[in-house]
Amino acid sequence: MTAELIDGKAFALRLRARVGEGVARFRAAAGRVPGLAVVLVGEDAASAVYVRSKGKATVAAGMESFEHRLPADIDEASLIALVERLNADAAVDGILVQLPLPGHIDAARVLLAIDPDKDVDGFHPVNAGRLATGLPGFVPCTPLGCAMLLKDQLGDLSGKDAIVIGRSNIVGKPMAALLTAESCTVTIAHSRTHDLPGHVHRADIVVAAVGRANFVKGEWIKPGAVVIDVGINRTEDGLVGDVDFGGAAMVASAITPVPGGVGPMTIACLLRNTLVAAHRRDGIDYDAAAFDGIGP
Ligand SMILES: Nc1nc2c(c(=O)[nH]1)N[C@@H](CN(C=O)c1ccc(C(=O)N[C@@H](CCC(=O)O)C(=O)O)cc1)CN2
Ligand SMILES: [Mg+2]
Repeated sequence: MTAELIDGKAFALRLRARVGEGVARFRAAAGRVPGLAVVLVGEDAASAVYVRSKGKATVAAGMESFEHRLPADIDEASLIALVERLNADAAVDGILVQLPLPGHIDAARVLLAIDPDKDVDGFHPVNAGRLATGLPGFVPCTPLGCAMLLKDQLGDLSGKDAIVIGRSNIVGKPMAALLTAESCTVTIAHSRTHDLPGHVHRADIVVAAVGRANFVKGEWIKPGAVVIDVGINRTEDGLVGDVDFGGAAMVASAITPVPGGVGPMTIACLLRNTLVAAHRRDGIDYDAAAFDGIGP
């Protein structure tokens, strides 16, 4: 192994501490604390763990956490009615509906019901459009965290060749938009891409978000590239990423581990977005560049 390990867990802890300091300043200026509402539908075990972690992290940062747990068989209209109540609740700065939702609910319709200015997950199409056009909005937490790690590792990203493997609305597409905004030359690869190894081999930055264990091989990686592994796959060998870590670590200059790489950044960035939402709602100035240097 020659690659440097990118310690997302440590980075996320530092970011969470900075958010906590920002919350204290916000409280002094606004006379209130930011609030985050998290909605969990059903009993999915992993989702329940993530929601509990989000609630704890929110409180640890000095913000107020509102948890709403709904039964798996709740109908879509009732879920949307809850979202609308949260939109109207002055104490709520951020609203998050934990995904995945049960199959009988149309997630896109639920996400559309969230006020874009409280959409701290950045999943509303208005925020996707803002990101695509360089307007202030909310950037989805996982790609935002990846971009922070990349800038910390590389400094200026401009002119770098980047490949994003995966084109989901939650990771791949916003990741590509962020890298484009940082003046990278971006390739978006997916299941129909021809000669994926060839495309990967040209990239200085590889972001893997395909959801397939050990899919990206070490020999595809260009020597010295920085590899960001977004995958979280449960296998009989335990939790592994989308990148064959052992192989890639022999050629990359730096790589995120799974676990302890990108994952912890997701919740830290959620807190960051909630703090930003509170500042915007109260019309209080907030120097994003000084804070984390990423995103609108
Ligand atoms: N509304 C949302 N739903 C989902 C999101 C999201 O950002 N918003 N992302 C994922 C789940 N997720 C947070 O919700 C999340 C996933 C993973 C981690 C994390 O820290 N992973 C650890 C490993 C944890 C483990 O052992 O299972 C790591 O990678 O080190 C945090 C948050 C889908 N749904
Ligand atoms: Mg560093």
